[in-house]
Amino acid sequence: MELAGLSVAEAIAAEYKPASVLLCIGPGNNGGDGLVAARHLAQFGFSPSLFYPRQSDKYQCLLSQCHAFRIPLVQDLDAAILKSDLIVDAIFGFSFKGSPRAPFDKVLDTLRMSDKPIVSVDIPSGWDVENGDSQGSAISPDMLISLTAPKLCAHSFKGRFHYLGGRFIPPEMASELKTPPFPGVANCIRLT
Ligand SMILES: NC(=O)C1=CN([C@@H]2O[C@H](COP(=O)(O)OP(=O)(O)OC[C@H]3O[C@@H](n4cnc5c(N)ncnc54)[C@H](O)[C@@H]3O)[C@@H](O)[C@H]2O)[C@@H](O)CC1
Repeated sequence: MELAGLSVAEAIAAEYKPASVLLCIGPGNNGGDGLVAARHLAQFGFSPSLFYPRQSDKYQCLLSQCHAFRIPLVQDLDAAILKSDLIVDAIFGFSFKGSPRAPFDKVLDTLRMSDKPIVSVDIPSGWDVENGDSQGSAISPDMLISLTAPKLCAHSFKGRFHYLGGRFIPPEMASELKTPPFPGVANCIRLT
């Protein structure tokens, strides 16, 4: 999770100027990646804030680290979006199934209506992991950061930047997944 979150922050810093960034955090490991990314973004000169409506005991340590970096938790999503230049969608990853349940149904509607660029971690939240946004009714991110390897839904991604992050799999697995080599000491690589 640490390396996944670091690669998310590195990819964002490669394409966007340091700015106010609102990280929307979900209940699982995708949210955990977002909490780690928030801390690294703060280190990289961004001003992160967290919207984290369903907090998990499992990630209290990551949340404490965010507190130590003075990263604020916000409650009012609409107001927070207005103050932000960029939104990170770390709500759902590959374990999302069905239609979004409350409170994330309204959260995703709000993100979809926003005109701020969205960066999705691993899977754009609300998309089917294989079929993507088949109804055309979900968010449309500007950047997708696939972790470990792009999932099938990445074929439907139409945003500007597609990155691969998560430089932690052994060489044999990387060769099976046909992932490109990471340059130098980078934790992410731009795919398109
Ligand atoms: N190899 C791996 O397993 C790695 C996983 N990583 C991250 O872990 C993510 C997967 O994490 P998880 O398996 O914890 O799952 P997710 O973070 O995708 O989501 C699981 C949570 O979403 C909830 N949920 C699912 N469908 C829902 C719905 N329709 N409405 C509302 N809530 C719903 C579940 O109850 C659960 O709390 C990946 O996408 C990636 O971001 C990375 O850290 C890298 C390595």
